[in-house]
Amino acid sequence: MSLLSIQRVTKSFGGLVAVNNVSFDVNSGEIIGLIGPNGAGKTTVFNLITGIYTPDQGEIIFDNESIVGRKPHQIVQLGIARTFQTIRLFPRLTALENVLAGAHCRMKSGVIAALLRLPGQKKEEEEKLYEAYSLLKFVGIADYHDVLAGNLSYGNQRLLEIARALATHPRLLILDEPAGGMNEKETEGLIELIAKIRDRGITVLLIEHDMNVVMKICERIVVLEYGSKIAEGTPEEIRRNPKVIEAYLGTEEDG
Ligand SMILES: Nc1ncnc2c1ncn2[C@@H]1O[C@H](COP(=O)(O)OP(=O)(O)OP(=O)(O)O)[C@@H](O)[C@H]1O
Repeated sequence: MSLLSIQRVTKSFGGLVAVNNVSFDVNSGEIIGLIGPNGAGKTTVFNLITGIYTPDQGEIIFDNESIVGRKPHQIVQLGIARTFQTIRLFPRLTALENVLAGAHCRMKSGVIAALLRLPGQKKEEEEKLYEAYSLLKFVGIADYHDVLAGNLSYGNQRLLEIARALATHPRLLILDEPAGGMNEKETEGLIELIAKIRDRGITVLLIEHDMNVVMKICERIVVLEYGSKIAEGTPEEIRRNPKVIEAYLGTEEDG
């Protein structure tokens, strides 16, 4: 069943068509990869899904509803959370506080209740604290709950970003290069974590340059080149696809 449907989406910046008439579906419960050489349009697709950009043309359907024109915070509330290619944590807040910041959008009590410290508010805060700690444990960094985010290792900052995104209770989690800057051992741990996230019933869409990660974890892969979709299929199909091989070899020769 399609959870997210990208339908003939186009986005240009000036004369540059960053995403050109791209369509693909993300099915409920799957782990799907979006790959392609540098500048292919992958991050722009993520920014279109998460409401940072609005498509010039096309439709984006989440859970049978159009999300085009919604603000990023509304899209989070609908159940789409993301991490960023360049880490965006609050470096002067602790790991736990960063996760609580993610949970905030789900809190029922309003600002007035918070100021007055009403009983309902206190209970909700305690529950959120417990949940935030559980999420740190889930991603494997509970021992660092009171360490400032800016002092965590790069790999642990990436895990913290995932915990913060999970705190918004997403149905779809979008990961932009989660293995970026991770060593081999951390990357292995990340692969296991992504599988565990899916086992919680959360659908995962990821951009990743590390082909080892993509091929190991994704059930399906969509390939972009110069803004257009050039292939879609299982890891095995993608590995053997002549267009994909050419796109990547071309980049290596250029680079
Ligand atoms: N805000 C913007 N203004 C102008 N051009 C942009 C903007 N965002 C992206 N682009 C351009 O759109 C194209 C696609 O960029 P995008 O970041 O989506 O590619 P990508 O596949 O994510 O690349 P990478 O793998 O290097 O992150 C690039 O040529 C980029 O320079």
